[in-house]
This record gives sequence, structure tokens and C-alpha cells, in this order.
Amino acid sequence: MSFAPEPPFSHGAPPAASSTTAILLCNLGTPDEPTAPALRRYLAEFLSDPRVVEIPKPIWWLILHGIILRIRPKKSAAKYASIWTREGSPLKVWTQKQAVMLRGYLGVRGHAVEVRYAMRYGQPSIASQLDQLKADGATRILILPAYPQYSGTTTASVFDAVYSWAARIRRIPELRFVNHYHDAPGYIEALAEKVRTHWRHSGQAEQLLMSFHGVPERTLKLGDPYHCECQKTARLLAEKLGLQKDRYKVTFQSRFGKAKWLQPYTEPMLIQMAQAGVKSVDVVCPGFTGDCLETLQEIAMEARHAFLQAGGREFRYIECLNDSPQWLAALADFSAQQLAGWPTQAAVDPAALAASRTAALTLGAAQ
Ligand SMILES: C=CC1=C(C)c2cc3[nH]c(cc4nc(cc5[nH]c(cc1n2)c(C)c5CCC(=O)O)C(CCC(=O)O)=C4C)c(C)c3C=C
Ligand SMILES: [Fe+2]
Ligand SMILES: [Fe+2]
Repeated sequence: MSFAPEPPFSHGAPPAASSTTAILLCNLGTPDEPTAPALRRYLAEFLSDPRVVEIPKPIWWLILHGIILRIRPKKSAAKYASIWTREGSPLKVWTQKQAVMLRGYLGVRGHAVEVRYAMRYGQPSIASQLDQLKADGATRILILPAYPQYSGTTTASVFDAVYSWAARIRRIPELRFVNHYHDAPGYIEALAEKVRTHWRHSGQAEQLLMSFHGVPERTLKLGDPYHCECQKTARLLAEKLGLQKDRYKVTFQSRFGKAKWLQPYTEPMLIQMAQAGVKSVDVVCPGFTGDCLETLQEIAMEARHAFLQAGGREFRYIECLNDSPQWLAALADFSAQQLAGWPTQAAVDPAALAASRTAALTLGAAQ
């Protein structure tokens, strides 16, 4: 084992002038392009993570390499192709934009904090961004997962990647980790504002369906708080919107494999609702902070089709938080709280601050 060398150090020297505080916004990751070879690389990395699939390695290896990586890449590539934009994968586009905007929103609140983004799987990797931040003088880093609800399959996996990076670093920056923000008032309010805006434009459907990404049911029995955190987010959102219990439903999507996942499942629920006579439904995905394959393709395309086929008339998909000003403001306030006690003025570069203000103002209202 060898640790990365550090820059020369002289006794008594003042701290490096470039010593900074930084935030690393970490999201799941996405393939480089919507092709089968790119999907194979992405899925191989993602599905080899023991946090994601908890099947003993020798058995899972056979299934993954013998079956899944032979079939799924082509199918998934076609799905990605249907949502790909000129700027690339929506998940990456939104995450990148959120990082730029968060820096601007923190800037106008007086915090000169560097904000970068990283992907747990694919590029830019968490290790490469931490290397870069350290090279750029970051001495304090807040790890901010893009997941409001804690799950061992996502949040803990981001932390694993940070710990693995740190394990090869001689002089580790100060690190802080955000576990979750499923009940943060700003997050709930930003979600509620998305729904209200949608209602103002399109009217209110008979039912609001809140669809969260699923996880295997056994993780709940093993103590993962994800299910409870989703339920709490849903309850708080419903309360904010003044919705009675009979006007909304909470479901779980994106089931993978044959095991039981958290229930009720999104698509069967939509079919059941349509068959029971529900004609219109609003669908929101509160667990996803940016639109991605799971929302734009699985919900806005596949689930819509299933609902309409089963007799529903109106399926209205409500976009994710994306670049919502309320969301970025909430994230800035929340991040500022997490940075408490850390200097955030150490390297105020007026030109960079002005540039981030302009970026925030261009991308959305910076208040
Ligand atoms: C195999 C098990 C999976 C678990 C457990 C899982 C949990 C989980 N995932 C997200 C968020 C996202 N997942 C996305 C895509 C995606 N998820 C899985 C599998 C599991 N997810 C796969 C195989 C894929 C890839 C697409 C496919 O082939 O079906 C995405 C979208 C990524 C994108 O590029 O747009 C997100 C986001 C959460 C929040 C979660 C547990 C709480
Ligand atoms: Fe997933
Ligand atoms: Fe629960």
C-alpha cells in the first residue's frame, strides 16, 4: 500500500492561501452514451456493487455476466436513446446544472464555496473529483448525496466510494457527510411548489401518485430506513398540499429481478386505479431530485401507456425538482447549515463569485 504524495511542506508556513471549503454533489451515474457497449460498462460497474445487489458474489457473478450483461445493455440502451438530449443524459445534465447553481445560490448568501459534482458509477467518478478538489486546495469537503432518502443501496454506496478514496490519501481533507434530507422543510416546500405549479397550469387530477424508486423488501427487514423515509416525505408533502389520505397514493417503481421489492408497485397500482374508474392522475417522483431514465422513460412513457391502456384518460407527469429556484434555495440553505463552523470565506475570489452569481441568475432566480 502506498499513499499519494503531498506537496512540499515547510514548518511554520501559513496555511495555503488556496485552502477552501467545497461541496461534492454525488449522484448515481449514467452511461456515457445510449449504446449497448456503454450500457454494458455502466451496468457492470453498478451491478457489481455489493451495496446494490446483496447476493453472494460467486452466484451473482454467474447471473450478472452469464445472463444480465448479455441481455440488458441492448434493451436499456434503447430506453436511454428515447430520453437522451443534445447535452447528454438528463441525469448528468441536471446534476451538473444543480452544482453550478448551488455555488451561485451559496455565493449570494455570502458563502464562497466550491461546488463540484460526481457520479457513483461512470464519469466523473467520486475519486477523480475528490483528487481534483484536493489538488485545487480543498481542505474541507461536504459530501452531499443527491438522494433525499437514505438507502444502503445509494447513500451508503456513495460513502463507500469516499472512504475508499480516503484510504489511499496521506493528508485527508476534513470530511462531512449528509445522510438524508427526506423531511427538510425546504425540500418538502420545493416539492409542494412543483405540484402546485402543475395544478395551476393543468388543473388537479383525481389522484396524486407519489412514486419512489424501489429496493428489495428484505432491506427494510434488515433495518434500512429507506421505506420509512419515503413514507415520511410523502406524508409531509400531502400535508403541505392539504391532501386527505383518499386523494393520494405512495408506490415504488423500477423493480429489478424476481425478488419481492417494496410495495405497492407503481405500474400495477396505476392499472388497478384505471380499472377501478380513476380517469385522471398526477404523478410525481419525490425521491428523484433530477429527471432521469426512471422518471422520463419508466414513468412519463411506460407507466403512462399502462394507465391509458387500462382505461385511464389523463396521465400528467410532474417533472422533478431539477433547476427549481425553491429547490436550489433550499439546498443552499441546507448546505450552509451543514457547513456550520467551517470557514466559507477563506478564498473569496471576487471574479469567481461574480461569475457564479451571473450563472445562478442566468439559470434561475437567485433568491
Ligand atoms: C439492481 C438493483 C437496484 C437497486 C437496489 C436500485 C436502487 C436505487 N436506484 C435509484 C436511483 C436510480 N436508479 C437508476 C437506474 C437504474 N437502477 C437500477 C437498479 C437498481 N437500483 C438499474 C439496473 C438502473 C439502470 C437502468 C436500467 O438498466 O434499468 C437511475 C437512473 C440513471 C440514469 O442514468 O438516468 C436512478 C436515478 C435509487 C434512488 C435507489 C434506491 C433507493
Ligand atoms: Fe436504480
Ligand atoms: Fe416503513
